[in-house]
Amino acid sequence: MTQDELKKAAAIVALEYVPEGAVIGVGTGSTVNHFIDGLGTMRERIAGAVSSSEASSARLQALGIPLLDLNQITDLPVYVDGADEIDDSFAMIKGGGGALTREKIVAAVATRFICICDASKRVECLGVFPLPVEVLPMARAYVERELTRLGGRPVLREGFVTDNGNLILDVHGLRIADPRRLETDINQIVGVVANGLFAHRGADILLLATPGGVDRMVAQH
Ligand SMILES: O=C[C@H](O)[C@H](O)[C@H](O)COP(=O)(O)O
Repeated sequence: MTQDELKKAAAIVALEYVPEGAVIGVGTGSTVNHFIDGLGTMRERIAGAVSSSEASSARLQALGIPLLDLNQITDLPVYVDGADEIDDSFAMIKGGGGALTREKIVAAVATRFICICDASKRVECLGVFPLPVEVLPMARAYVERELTRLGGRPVLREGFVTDNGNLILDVHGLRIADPRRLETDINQIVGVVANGLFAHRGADILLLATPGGVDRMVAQH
């Protein structure tokens, strides 16, 4: 199976977790695109979606799925999203597509975070994938210095602007022994909008696609 076929397999299983009549939180990326396509086939059975990016919004709209404003939502039972890395505690690195801030907001509101990915995303220790950090443009150089002080090597994502009009620094060389601590420490840097560590709000359910099938795992927190 190709990696894309594995992503699709995980996404199809996630459709089983979509409650009838509910608003669904939708993430961003190539894995979630398969999930959105699946949602399109059952659009009459959901109330609509809250999206984490302009790209996902466009795909949802093209399939006729109503887009709802997160500020109007009090009950978001499920958020489905991919990950760039996920560890045994279901802490993740996300933001390879630059959508981390809106993803974090929608995930914070949701009752259950369902992570869909192929087995290559499962790691023992987070940090081989460079950690994306969304930064206000005027704070870029200061935040770069502060991230270097934390032991990383920040690299500006050239030519990329987030949906919120900000920049992304991809931080290389971090071996993340304590994801919660690092998530908090980076959030303390003035000018950081959000960082791609999802440790305080990790996944609740992991649907991990392997060539042998999709493993369903529930977090122990
Ligand atoms: O900003 C992008 C998101 O965090 C994605 O969920 C993540 O990068 C995984 O993307 P993909 O499903 O394309 O591997």
